Amino acid sequence: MAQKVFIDGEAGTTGLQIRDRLIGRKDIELIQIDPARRKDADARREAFAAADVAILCLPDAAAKEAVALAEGLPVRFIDASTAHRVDPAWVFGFAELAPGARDAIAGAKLVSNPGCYSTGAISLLAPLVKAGLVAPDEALSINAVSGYTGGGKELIGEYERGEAPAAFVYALAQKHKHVPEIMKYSGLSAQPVFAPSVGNFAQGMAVQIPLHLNGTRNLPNLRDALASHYEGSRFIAVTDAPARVVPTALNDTNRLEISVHGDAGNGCAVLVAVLDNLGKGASGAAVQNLNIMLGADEGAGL
Ligand SMILES: NC(=O)C1=CN([C@@H]2O[C@H](COP(=O)(O)OP(=O)(O)OC[C@H]3O[C@@H](n4cnc5c(N)ncnc54)[C@H](OP(=O)(O)O)[C@@H]3O)[C@@H](O)[C@H]2O)C=CC1
Ligand SMILES: CC(=O)N[C@@H](CCC(=O)OP(=O)(O)O)C(=O)O
Repeated sequence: MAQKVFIDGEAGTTGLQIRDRLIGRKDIELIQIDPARRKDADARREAFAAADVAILCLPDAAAKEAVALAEGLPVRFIDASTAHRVDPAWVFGFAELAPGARDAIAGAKLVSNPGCYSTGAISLLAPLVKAGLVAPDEALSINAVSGYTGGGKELIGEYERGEAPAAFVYALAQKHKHVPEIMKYSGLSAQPVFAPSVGNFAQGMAVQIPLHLNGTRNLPNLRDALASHYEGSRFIAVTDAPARVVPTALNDTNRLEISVHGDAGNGCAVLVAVLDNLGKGASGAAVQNLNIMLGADEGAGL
């Protein structure tokens, strides 16, 4: 029998992309509510009551409200917002993070989808902290460039109307919403300096972490630690270092590619993760988590 899935916030950027990935699947029946009633509490509670899994593609406050509305119902949640990512009652939906992560997602009632920048940063840092090549209290910095769809409907509107600049750097006050989850799931005790930016392209991103080489780490052992962590992974791979890293290279896929750049002679390196902010950074990851929760093929629809 088909599993019933309700996408709350279906008309938004993330919701629409999830819908596109699920539509036509025979093992899934999408529950929809009248668009005019999409913010109506009664209509949403009815949808939660009918669903096996609800995927929340909403602002944080509305995601919290959704969970409260469904209190007492057996529905399982995947939350694409930031609202529950460091909440210990929720399982962090990053199947490739560590052994056991996939099983935890499979058995969870509450799964929180990682943020897009976080997916890139954690994919680089968590294996290296675990391998002892990055110290938890190391002074790190993370730079990133994202397509403008990461900013949701509002930023998309600015770009589509031609009102936004070709590129901008932002969130330099060091309070970006992804920092707590990056620290928690990478295993960092010191806050990394984070400098994200947006360019005039719709989707895709590159997350970069500059590192100095030292007596413990060199280019081969950084690469080996990452390659061995992701060995056999369906969606994450370590590649050769391209001369130009193109943020849009993995658009419309659920893939993430890591490359290790640098020069042993001058002791400087840069780790890079490329992903689609709307793919592995949001909707693709949500569908991957849904597949794991339903016991379906993990790559179905991806
Ligand atoms: N864009 C991205 O790259 C990523 C986004 N996310 C997260 O996913 C969530 C959704 O983001 P995104 O899709 O970009 O946002 P959008 O602004 O594109 O879409 C949000 C949708 O939620 C609807 N909505 C708002 N409040 C309510 C409510 N109370 N009840 C029901 N529906 C409501 C909105 O309706 P209306 O149109 O009427 O406002 C809109 O359709 C956010 O938490 C975001 O942080 C996560 C990863 C990546
Ligand atoms: C370009 C842009 O504005 N990006 C967003 C993050 C997008 C995102 O994916 O954030 P969540 O996963 O937490 O929803 C920002 O910096 O706030």
